[in-house]
Amino acid sequence: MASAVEKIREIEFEMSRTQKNKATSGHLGLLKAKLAKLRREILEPSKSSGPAGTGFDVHKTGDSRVGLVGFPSVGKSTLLTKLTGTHSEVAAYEFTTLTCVPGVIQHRGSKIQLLDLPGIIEGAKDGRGRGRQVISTARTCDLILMVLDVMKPITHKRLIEYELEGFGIRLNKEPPNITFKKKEKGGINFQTTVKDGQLDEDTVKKILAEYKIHNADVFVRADHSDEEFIDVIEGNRIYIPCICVMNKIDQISLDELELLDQVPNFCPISSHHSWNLDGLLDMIWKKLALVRVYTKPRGANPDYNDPVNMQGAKGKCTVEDFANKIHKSIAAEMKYALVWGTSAKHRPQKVGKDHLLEDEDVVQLVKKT
Ligand SMILES: Nc1nc2c(ncn2[C@@H]2O[C@H](COP(=O)(O)OP(=O)(O)OP(=O)(O)O)[C@@H](O)[C@H]2O)c(=O)[nH]1
Ligand SMILES: [K+]
Ligand SMILES: [Mg+2]
Repeated sequence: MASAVEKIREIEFEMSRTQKNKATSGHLGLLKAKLAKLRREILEPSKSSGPAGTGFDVHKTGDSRVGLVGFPSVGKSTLLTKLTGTHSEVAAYEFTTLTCVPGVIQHRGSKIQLLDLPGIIEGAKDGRGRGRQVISTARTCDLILMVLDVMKPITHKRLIEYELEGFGIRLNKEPPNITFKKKEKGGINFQTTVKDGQLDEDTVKKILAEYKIHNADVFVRADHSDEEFIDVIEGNRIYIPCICVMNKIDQISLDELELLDQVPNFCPISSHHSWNLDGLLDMIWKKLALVRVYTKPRGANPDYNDPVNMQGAKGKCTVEDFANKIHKSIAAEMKYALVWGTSAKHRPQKVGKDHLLEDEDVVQLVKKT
């Protein structure tokens, strides 16, 4: 019997021969659903191949975790050493780094854990090299730095994305605005707010049939693709921000550099010469959207040296998140909070636990008596 990898190749071949139009969109959707199921089969642990999908055994420390992902010898270890001072072996040959090496970036009162990882190769997600371990670790990161060598073809960016996508990672994307609910009966109820969008009732039904789902509510609120719908059904997708770090710019011309600098989410640097590392740190900071909150005890000044750092969902942190970060029991004991800073309308503003905090707010929690 053909292995999952062989079946994937066959389906990919069939897709490449199928013209993309309204008449084939249902069939293409079904093929993509088959692909997603096969990929899951590969990733799920099986007795013969040992546990799949486990990353390197490195503890999470600090306020957030950033991972260095890229092909071999693009300069990941050089960058780790420059940004954190932690030594990681650098050499001109490929696969110098064979394990995960953690370092810490101290920036604006926050501790950011940076992970150096072995280089990945094409086919990594299907188990080549240390690929699966690397990508499983990437799944645990709050931000991915995709390191690329500017002298290599830019198509490498797409190749890496493809490897990460195969492991359920979605870069610089929001979760699809689709509600999907399985039911006991009543058939498929398809609704959409989009006129002439990519997803029509026929495609949705074909995809669901491939999953043997015959009763469900599907509500599509934006122009999403069949692949995004499959992501919602599969459910285990992870949405991670990403910066494309274009390394070794000491080898290109100024004109080329100016072009690179204009691409969104690109950050040109030279690890070896420490060029634009401050620019990279700024981008890391923005992408992580960390929220630092200073605690103010009653009748005393806030402690500006020791902020509570929060990595909310896309920088969204509530007073409740803040209380929980100090101690599990505090949120329940809280009556209200006083907030100073950009999120407050008055100085201070009296707020409840759902109030959204912003970076550098000062908070005093007032307990129930
Ligand atoms: N010209 C140039 N060379 C660089 C730069 N950064 C790193 N290198 C060189 O690129 C080679 C590979 O660097 P490493 O840091 O070992 O790369 P890596 O991505 O960690 O490699 P693996 O661990 O093997 O995957 C070394 O010879 C470095 O000196 C740079 O900014 N410019
Ligand atoms: K190397
Ligand atoms: Mg290395």
